[in-house]
Amino acid sequence: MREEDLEVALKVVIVGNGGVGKSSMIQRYCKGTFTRDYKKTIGVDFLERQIEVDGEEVRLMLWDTAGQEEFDAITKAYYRGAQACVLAFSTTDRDSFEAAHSWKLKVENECGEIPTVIVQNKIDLIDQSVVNPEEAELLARALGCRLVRTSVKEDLNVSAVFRHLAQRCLAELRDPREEDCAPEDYFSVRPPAMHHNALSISAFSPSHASKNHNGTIVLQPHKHKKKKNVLRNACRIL
Ligand SMILES: Nc1nc2c(ncn2[C@@H]2O[C@H](COP(=O)(O)OP(=O)(O)OP(=O)(O)O)[C@@H](O)[C@H]2O)c(=O)[nH]1
Repeated sequence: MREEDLEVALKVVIVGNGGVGKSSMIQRYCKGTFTRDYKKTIGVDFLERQIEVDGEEVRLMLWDTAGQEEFDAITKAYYRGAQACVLAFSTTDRDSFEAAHSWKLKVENECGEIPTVIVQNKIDLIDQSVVNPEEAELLARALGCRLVRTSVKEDLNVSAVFRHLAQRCLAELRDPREEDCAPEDYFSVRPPAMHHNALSISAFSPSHASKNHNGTIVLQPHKHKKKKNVLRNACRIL
């Protein structure tokens, strides 16, 4: 297989307290469905979706992790090798908002700093909100992440979360020094660190290849080619 035939696959972990809407979010994004039933996730679950970002095919592998602490030992093993993270809390659950810091640390311990979006879900229940808008913005600023307010129920902003992460990761692959400086991005975002010892191959032509200090092979994009699937760094879970 030639390098120009490769395609990007990104592993994304979804974390946050139980009941904030993590499973609902990936069901909505990957299957277009929503249910009012609450079935707590036992351990981890997995769904995927392919999207096109800036002319590149990107396969998003979404790992839904259990929010309950009793599953921490299991779920953290699945964080390994993740290249991006969705950290969710609920508009109607104060504890989930206050736990955001510790979720960020748990992921950081396994993955280093990876592109992360803070999601305030259930924004359709804003009249029952227990988190004021300034607090949420301060949290995102403190964690160095973008804040996106979503309603999985109403299908509001869900796609934007994953598209933003895919764009961040692609930008990193093209230029590892590149920071997220989109004009609409209000919050500063620190450059992500790749998983230690992980060799990542991006979906680009071999004409301008370079190897960065993380061992990542970074190649320039090659347009107009049909690409085949390659899992970037995604099957390294133990
Ligand atoms: N009103 C409203 N309810 C939502 C929304 N998203 C999810 N829910 C509901 O919230 C409940 C919990 O959703 P889940 O997706 O199971 O939550 P989870 O974070 O995966 O929970 P764990 O598996 O325990 O970690 C379900 O009853 C959903 O229907 C939303 O945007 N608005």
